[in-house]
Amino acid sequence: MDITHNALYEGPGKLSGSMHLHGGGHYELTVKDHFDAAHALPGYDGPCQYLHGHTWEVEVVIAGQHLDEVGMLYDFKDIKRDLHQLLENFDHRCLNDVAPFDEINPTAEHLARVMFYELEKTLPAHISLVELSVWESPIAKVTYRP
Ligand SMILES: Nc1nc2c(c(=O)[nH]1)N=C([C@H](O)[C@H](O)COP(=O)(O)OP(=O)(O)OP(=O)(O)O)CN2
Repeated sequence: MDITHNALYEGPGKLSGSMHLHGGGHYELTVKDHFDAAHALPGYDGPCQYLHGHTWEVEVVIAGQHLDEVGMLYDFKDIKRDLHQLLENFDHRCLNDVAPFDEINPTAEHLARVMFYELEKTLPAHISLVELSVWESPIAKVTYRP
């Protein structure tokens, strides 16, 4: 990028303009956590119908437009805490025993959607939850986005 062609550039050390304060865009923050849990997928034609375990990685993207007086959209510390508290409900459990997965199969898809709406409840009104991804293994993930 050639910043000398940027309308904001007024010479060395002289970047200026309201875009530096507002910009008009939005910010996305991403955090990740994990939990260990077993599950079985009744009805699945393969070994996953039997009880087995995964280290599940969960990645969330939140977004918003307005920064606080410190210059943050939302403190990483807060979204990490909220995600961690959510995942504690599932950690070292058999997912098939944890509601609502006692009634629906604990596939990565169902997990991603259920977790999305649970996490969304913890966010303030000016922050939106964009997507939540569940990695069942380092090479397989599902992303839920409303
Ligand atoms: N779309 C989905 N596909 C599968 C899900 C799922 O939740 N959503 N789940 C499974 C099973 O949980 C299975 O444990 C994972 O299967 P797989 O990806 O095949 O993982 P493996 O480690 O057993 O695979 P390798 O063959 O060792 O690579 C299946 N599919």
